Amino acid sequence: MQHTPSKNPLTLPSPAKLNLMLHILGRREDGYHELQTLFQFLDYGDEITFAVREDGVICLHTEFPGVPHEQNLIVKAARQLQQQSGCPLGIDIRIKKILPMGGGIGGGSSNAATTLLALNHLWQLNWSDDQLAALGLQLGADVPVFVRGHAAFAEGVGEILTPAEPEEPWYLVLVPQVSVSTAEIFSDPLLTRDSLPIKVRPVPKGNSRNDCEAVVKERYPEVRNALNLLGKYTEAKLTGTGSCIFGAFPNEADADKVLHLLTDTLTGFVAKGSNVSMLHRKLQELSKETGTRYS
Ligand SMILES: C[C@](O)(CO)[C@H](O)COP(=O)(O)OP(=O)(O)OC[C@H]1O[C@@H](n2ccc(N)nc2=O)[C@H](O)[C@@H]1O
Ligand SMILES: Nc1ncnc2c1ncn2[C@@H]1O[C@H](COP(=O)(O)OP(=O)(O)OP(=O)(O)O)[C@@H](O)[C@H]1O
Repeated sequence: MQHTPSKNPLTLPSPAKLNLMLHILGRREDGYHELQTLFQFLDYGDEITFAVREDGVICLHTEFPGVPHEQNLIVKAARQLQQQSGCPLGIDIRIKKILPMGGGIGGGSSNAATTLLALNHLWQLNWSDDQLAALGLQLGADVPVFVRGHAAFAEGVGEILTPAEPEEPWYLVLVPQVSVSTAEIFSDPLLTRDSLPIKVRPVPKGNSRNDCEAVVKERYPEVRNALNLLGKYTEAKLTGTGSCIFGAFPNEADADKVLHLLTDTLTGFVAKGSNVSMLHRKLQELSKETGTRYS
């Protein structure tokens, strides 16, 4: 349905993800790694507010310590979409940032995907999810799964996605106070790069290891410590290339109890796992309310 661009700001969630397992199968000529990983979203994340500008300027109003605006994935996503679509409109962007950076929970990639979906709507571009996911992949390997918004088994460098339906427990996520560079972990000579591909779907139980864990534990004592502490209560795993550690619990109260036992020494949060991202649930709600297609 056609309508004039909204002058009202649009606020959308930008959720975190977990890698429930991550196997590294090999390294490609371009240095990127072939993976098999299972993505699930958390009902926990940032909130981004967008307001259309008529003058074509893309302006991020929130400062990110250590990240110049031109390198921010939000600005990069907006600029790429503006250039590739030829859209004359601009955007004012503000973000309430709660996701840790370099935590392996995909904050930057999620911010980029939320930006692509918001601008596709506000600028009335009518791009398909396939087009947005392809643009997203140029920004980062994890962007496409956030664009599509469904839990998925991922292959290739993370861009070949098959929707998945893992259980949706509550998670306790511990956030060690270190930022891990994904590139640094993938370039470590000691990284396991020869896992055998899993051919059975859905992935059989017993394949939940993360091949990055050994290298990250070796380099970051804070991560090792968090794994040991959470491991006293439940199976504790690394997400992505870290630094965050997570464990599953049958309900919120049990996860909260362990969080409180650990908060003397560590920070963390409790959130529900979700197979449909809260961004896409919000977009579906808006579509129903307004009769306009949001995604
Ligand atoms: C490890 C994961 O977090 C799993 O979800 C992701 O695959 C990483 O995704 P991302 O943060 O979006 O990563 P990118 O920004 O695309 O890549 C950062 C760096 O990680 C390395 N990298 C990333 C993904 C991949 N499949 N192989 C790699 O070797 C590359 O050196 C790259 O320069
Ligand atoms: N909008 C953004 N939010 C967070 N980080 C950003 C953003 N834009 C650029 N970055 C840069 O990207 C780096 C990685 O950020 P991100 O939060 O995505 O890490 P991550 O959770 O480890 O992600 P992944 O699991 O996808 O590797 C940051 O250290 C920062 O320099």
